[in-house]
Amino acid sequence: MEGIKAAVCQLKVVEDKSANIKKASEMIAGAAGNGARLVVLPEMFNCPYQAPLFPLYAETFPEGETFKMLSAAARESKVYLAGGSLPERDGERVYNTSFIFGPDGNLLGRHRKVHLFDVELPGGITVKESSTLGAGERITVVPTEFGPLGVAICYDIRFPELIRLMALKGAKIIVVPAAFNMTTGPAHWDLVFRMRAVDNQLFVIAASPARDVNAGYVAFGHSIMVDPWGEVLARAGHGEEVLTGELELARIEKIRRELPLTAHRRTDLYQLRELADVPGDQV
Ligand SMILES: O=C(O)CCC(=O)C(=O)O
Repeated sequence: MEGIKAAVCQLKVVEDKSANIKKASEMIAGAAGNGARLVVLPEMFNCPYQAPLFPLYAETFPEGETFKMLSAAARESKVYLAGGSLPERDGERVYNTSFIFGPDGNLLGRHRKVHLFDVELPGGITVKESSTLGAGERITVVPTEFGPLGVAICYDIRFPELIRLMALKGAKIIVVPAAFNMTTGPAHWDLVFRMRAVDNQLFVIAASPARDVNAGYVAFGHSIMVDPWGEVLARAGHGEEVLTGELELARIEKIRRELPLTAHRRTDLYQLRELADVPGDQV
């Protein structure tokens, strides 16, 4: 397996949905122009991160303008595109969903955020995603030419079992559209993404929106790419930027050979298993 160039489009999300879509499209083209073959967008990149707004910005697949842009951008730029996340309407329900497209513009899979972020944090940050969102029911790993790609959304990364199950399904790279805040970002952002990479000996790419101190929810920024040894390959600042990094995929096998964590698990003492699939939220 060769190395691949990956990019994160750390865009500043504004209230104007069309402006967000346009900006994302421009940044994807710019990333591809720089040689990226995998491009990742942030959580809720077309909608300010505020639970009451999600139903107002929600789109139904495949008619929505955001899906159309994502598919066209992947096709025109010939990239694998982890299209961040956006509010997706399915009947009465709205989900925080990531759509993943291949270089031909076809949908490879979608991940509906499994762990909803309902918290009251120090610093006065209160979020209740479940007030407007439903939870996904699936573990998402999609095929790509450089190996299986796991998809988690933000708070999902805090649940090591989910990421381990993706690794056991063969994931080589985990992409995480995310939007930590100014309380949990400084405390945990680098730590959790590095730790999931170390636990599972794979690459982790986390994509944040740029920080906007005037927004109702202030995103931390600092999109990050981590290698299977836990080293930070690339880390953005907090402003708008395209972050790029080279993923040397051969490092996965080398590190797993030298430090065989999977083989050393005591599955006679403990076991992790995926429960039966609940139909409904895959492609
Ligand atoms: O886990 C965190 O600290 C932040 C999670 C979050 O903002 C989200 O899930 O949208």
